[in-house]
Parts: sequence; C-alpha cells; structure tokens
Amino acid sequence: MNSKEQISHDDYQKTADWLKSQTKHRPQVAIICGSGLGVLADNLKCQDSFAYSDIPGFPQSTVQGHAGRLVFGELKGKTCVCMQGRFHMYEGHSLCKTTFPVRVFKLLGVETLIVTNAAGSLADGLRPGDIMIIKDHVNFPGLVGMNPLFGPNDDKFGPRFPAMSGCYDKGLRSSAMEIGKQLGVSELMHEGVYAMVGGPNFESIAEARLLHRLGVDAVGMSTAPEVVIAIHCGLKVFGLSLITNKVVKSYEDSDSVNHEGVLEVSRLRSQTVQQLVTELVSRMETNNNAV
Ligand SMILES: O=P(O)(O)O[C@@H]1C[C@H](O)[C@@H](CO)O1
Ligand SMILES: Nc1nc2[nH]cnc2c(=O)[nH]1
Repeated sequence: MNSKEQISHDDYQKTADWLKSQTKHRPQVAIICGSGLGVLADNLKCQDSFAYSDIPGFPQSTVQGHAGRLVFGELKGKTCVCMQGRFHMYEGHSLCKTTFPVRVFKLLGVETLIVTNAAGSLADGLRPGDIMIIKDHVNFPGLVGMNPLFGPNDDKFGPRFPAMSGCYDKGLRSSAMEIGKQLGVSELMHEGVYAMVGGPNFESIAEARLLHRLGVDAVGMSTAPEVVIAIHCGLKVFGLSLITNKVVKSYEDSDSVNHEGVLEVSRLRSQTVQQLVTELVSRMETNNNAV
C-alpha cells in the first residue's frame, strides 16, 4: 500500500489542458461532494458537465451516491467546478489517484477547495442531520505512512514538508457559522475534528470508543488526503461533515449503520448544505486569475 504510483506533473497538466479545451469556464472554486451530496452542483448556471469516464486520466467512481461527473458552472458570480462523486482509498484507488482531481483543479486556476462528506458522530452533542464545520482533522492512514505526498516531492506543486496546522481556513469557518445563523439553522451547526479511517467497514464499538477518547468528533472514510494535497499546493480549504449517523459506542446499543441510511440522511439535509455552500461561495473573495 505504501508503494507510490507516480503521476507526473505532465499527466495532471494533460488532464487540465483537455478540460480547458472542452469548457470556457475557468473555476476559482472547486467543490467535492460527499456521499449523497451531489445536489450541490445543481445550483450551477451555464453548466458544462463531463462523465469521469470521458476525462483523460480521471479515475472512476464506484460507490453508490457518487455519480461520477465533473460539473463546471457559475455560482453567485464565481466560477466553480464540482465533483459529483469522489474517490476513496477503500475502492482500491492509490492515494495519488484519490487526490488526482485536486492538482488538476490547481492547474485550472482554482484558489479554494470546498470538501464535504458524510460522517458518523462520536461527540455526544452531534446528532444525525447536524452539520459539522471541520476545524481540524486526524489523517489516520497518513499517520501510518499512507499519505498522498509519499514518494519524490513535486516541487512544482509545493514543499517537501508542508505544515498542516490551520489547514481549514479560519475566515471561511466563521463565515459558515454566521451563514448558518442567517439561514435559521444555527441549532444544526457545530465545529469539530474529523478523522479519516480507511474503511470500508464501519467502526467496531472498541474502535468507536478509542476514537472518542482521542478527541475525534466525527469519523469518515475520505477528505483528509484531498486536503493534504490541496494545502501542499497552496489552496485555501473549507470542509464540512454532514452527520448521517451516530457511531455506536455502547455494547447495550443495538443500532447499526449502513450506507443506505447514510445516503438517506444526506439527501434529507442536502438542500440546507447546498444553501450554506452557495452563500459561502457568494461571500468568498477570489482573485479571478484565469489561466
Ligand atoms: O465520500 P464520503 O466521505 O461522504 O462517504 C462516506 C464514507 C463512505 O464512503 C460512505 C459510508 O456510507 O460515506
Ligand atoms: N467510518 C465511518 N464513515 C462514515 N460515513 C458515514 N458514517 C460513517 C461512520 O459511522 N463511520
């Protein structure tokens, strides 16, 4: 798993150039839609959309609830590109494939990455349907060497040893909390720590208890590698978790989680997440530096 499949700068550039030849949109903001959150692309105006299978170099989505489409369009005066479907390590993608689109976005001129995901809650105050603005993450696979930056560093993208402190932009986080208030959903809004685990199984009770003790508020199977790559190449990052289930922490609790339930809660709350993200994008300052 540690062996690093190499993707050259040229490979990312070829995909970016192909996309530039197919659409006039030059995005400033990229949005990665978590499980069941593909609706985030629906507000984009003047859409150009591409199936992942038609984009040279792109991996394929294999998970239910991840459509496998890249959608370009205008959102409140900003040009955006939206991934309807992300790639997960548990699908068998290498981490550089998992994060491939993020470097392509950088080459397209994107300045800010918005990552969303479905996650299970460990913190007692987080209920299904709540929205957790990600304050920080624990990249469990990364801590044991499964990091998308493993292997020779590509200096054209960023430094060998990037800092990850403050990786989730403070200004965007407070803006999102403010927007939540204005949308009248402040009771749903929280900030917390997201942990990525490898999946695809959900947590055992002992694992859930361990994560809780370690200070993790919500757990999922994505996001951290994309954020590491985004920070490495200088993108601003905003992340949110839609809490779709409580992670079972008690041997007396007979609840159990499944992917269909995760998708159902995501869909129920997707309009609210869409409104939040749309308003956040509308308030973003961008440089408009088309490439
Ligand atoms: O892509 P995300 O992180 O939203 O997907 C979560 C984690 C698993 O892929 C799936 C489990 O239901 O949802
Ligand atoms: N690991 C993990 N991922 C999730 N994605 C949505 N819910 C969960 C969960 O409970 N655990």
